[in-house]
Amino acid sequence: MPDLDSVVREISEEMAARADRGAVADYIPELAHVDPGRFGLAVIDADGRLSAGGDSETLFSIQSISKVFTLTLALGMVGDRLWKRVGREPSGNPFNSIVQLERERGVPRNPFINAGAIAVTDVILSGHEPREALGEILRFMQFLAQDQTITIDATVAASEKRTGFRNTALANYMRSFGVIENPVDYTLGVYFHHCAIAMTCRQLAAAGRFLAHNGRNPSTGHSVVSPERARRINAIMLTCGHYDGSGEFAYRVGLPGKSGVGGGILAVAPGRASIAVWSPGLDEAGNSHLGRIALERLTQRMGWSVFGA
Ligand SMILES: NC(=O)CC[C@H](N)C(=O)O
Repeated sequence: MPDLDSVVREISEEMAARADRGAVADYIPELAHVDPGRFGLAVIDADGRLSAGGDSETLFSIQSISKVFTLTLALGMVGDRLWKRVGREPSGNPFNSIVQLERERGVPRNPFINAGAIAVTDVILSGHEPREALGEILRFMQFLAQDQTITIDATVAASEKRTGFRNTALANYMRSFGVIENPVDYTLGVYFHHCAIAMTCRQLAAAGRFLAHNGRNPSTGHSVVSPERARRINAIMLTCGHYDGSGEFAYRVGLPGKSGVGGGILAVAPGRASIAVWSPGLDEAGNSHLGRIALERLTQRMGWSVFGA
């Protein structure tokens, strides 16, 4: 088996030098300032060893990657009742699409498109003040990454709130069907803020370790979810984690993964490693362009695709 440190170093060098970098998301004005030349990669293996390259210690906006963690929290709160409020099928549509909601009576296709994640956030919010719900989500991230320094970038959250017209439309539309139960402003406030959590590749790879090891962090011994639940979250990441680019991601990378418009991707190699990559330039589906290519190289060289060598 090739040496992981060398593979990570070589990939990071190749990615830093590439000219094709995709386009930085600009519908959230604050994200438009991020330098598209950045690239970071962090891999934490089953023994807790870190292999990292490039800008793996730079904070970036995790955006939709937070949806993996809000899904985990919501399942912990209401269990399988969650599936009355959100489906688990790929949508085949862009992440911010509204088209299916009318036909499907306001129930979003899956927890990783915006509508689905807003519905999941609404479940977490029920019975709490927005501030408490947000604190719960942030503390969960800090606990998973074993790092109290993780915070929310309030400027990014405010920037998205100012321009979040589509998300506001999605939330109001779902509210009209009773799929959203709390005041739309509250639910969206919590949603925009959890999307604005800032993390490094190293912190994110650490937070994802439970998904790679049957629901348990093998270093701390903390059991986060049952093995079945970890397997199912991974299944949804594989089928829905990259929106209408999910098929292509499975074809090329072959791992459960979740992307965010900040340019990050969290990927899970079951039994082997938790991986976080960041490159801010996106492809047409809104997924990190070089992030995907880097993961494709990594899984090919390490033989880590869940579909075989
Ligand atoms: N794909 C994403 O990362 C989208 C998240 C972003 N906060 C939004 O709601 O538009």
